[in-house]
Amino acid sequence: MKIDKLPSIFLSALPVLEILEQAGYEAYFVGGAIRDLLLKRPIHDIDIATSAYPEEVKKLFPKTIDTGIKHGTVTVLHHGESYEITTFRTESGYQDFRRPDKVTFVRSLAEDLKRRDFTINALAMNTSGDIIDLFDGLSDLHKHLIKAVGNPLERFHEDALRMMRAVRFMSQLGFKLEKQTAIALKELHPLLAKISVERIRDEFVKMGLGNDSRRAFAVFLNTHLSEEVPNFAGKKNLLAVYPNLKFNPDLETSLWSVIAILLKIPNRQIANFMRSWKNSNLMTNKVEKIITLFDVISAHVPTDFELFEAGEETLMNTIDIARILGQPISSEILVNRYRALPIKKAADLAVDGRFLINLGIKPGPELGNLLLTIKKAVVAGELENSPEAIAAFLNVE
Ligand SMILES: Nc1ccn([C@@H]2O[C@H](COP(=O)(O)OP(=O)(O)OP(=O)(O)O)[C@@H](O)[C@H]2O)c(=O)n1
Ligand SMILES: [Mg+2]
Repeated sequence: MKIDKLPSIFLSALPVLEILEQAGYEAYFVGGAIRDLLLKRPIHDIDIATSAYPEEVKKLFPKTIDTGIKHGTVTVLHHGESYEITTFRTESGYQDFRRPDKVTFVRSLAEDLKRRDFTINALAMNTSGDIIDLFDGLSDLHKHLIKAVGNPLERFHEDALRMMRAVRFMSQLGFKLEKQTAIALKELHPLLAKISVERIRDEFVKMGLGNDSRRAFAVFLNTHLSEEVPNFAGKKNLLAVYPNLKFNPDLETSLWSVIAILLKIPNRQIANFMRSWKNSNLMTNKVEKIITLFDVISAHVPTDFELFEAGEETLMNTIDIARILGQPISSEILVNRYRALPIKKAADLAVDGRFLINLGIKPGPELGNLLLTIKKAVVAGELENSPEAIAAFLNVE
């Protein structure tokens, strides 16, 4: 198979491959970029594989960065773009199921491709646009199959994260899992426990935000991969709701909020849960606020002040998770009520602590209480949001 019209992202990288070829080496586009090109999906980065050793690559290009030199990866800067160039390699001895103990550079593309994870990721393309397909990746692309290259047990032993990648690609691409690959996942799921939480989380989020995440999640559960990730062990019955959600989440905040709700994590435990997945403080705070508002909305009609305290982003996110969970809420009414509030966030208040101090009020808890009273009165529309009106209000108090 030959690609006649290469997209511009490949055309700008062509000179890099040509420089390698002119020096007598082989060079190919490899990995996800070829898969996404053939699937007509957006291409985000281009990986190049070459027979040249890292030191040889560095001699050919004036500007390079040693990104992963031990593993054979050099980043080349060319005409303002950067490209990762990796020497053909095989990896032997994966004692810890994560990173190879030893990378052996090889001079043959075939040796390199046969240690890649899935057939659809083991395609290469040369400078003429010819697709090199040594493992029937093209046929699996047509059949919508995620199938390990060669023996799936070996591929997953080499890098257990590949098991998460399998369900992640199912979700992103809407593909099915090939039978032997699925059997290997079921058998080797305990190996996932060896992988760092950060790497698992990144794949989990990609799975959760993929177009087909509910179907991929069902496979994540029934292959028992879910037993190996933070706080999911023994919770299959709760998580089994996920495949039946009304919609797939498309915001990361919604994904985590929905998961925390399905797991029935008490509010005060949300931060621990989020930290166990090594989520950022920002993400943790957002999810805590969403779940707080969700609980409020599920219990009663929120007051204006509760809407004000939640803020616009939290309100929109909460409406989003109610939609995903299929929980009927009067979102339009809530949004209209929020939009009608005299002030939308604390920073909109016309006065601050300093203003009160200047009026002779002593710093301390009293001052905090007074500010809260002012805020409540302004949000309720009982007090105009201006320094003059607030000063007058304080004199009356
Ligand atoms: N655990 C892994 C990770 C990557 N690869 C190989 O390295 C390529 C590039 O890896 P990466 O960029 O992580 O994944 P992509 O397949 O490119 O997917 P994405 O679109 O997420 O970048 C993959 O296509 C695959 O050939 C692999 O064999 N095993
Ligand atoms: Mg990639």
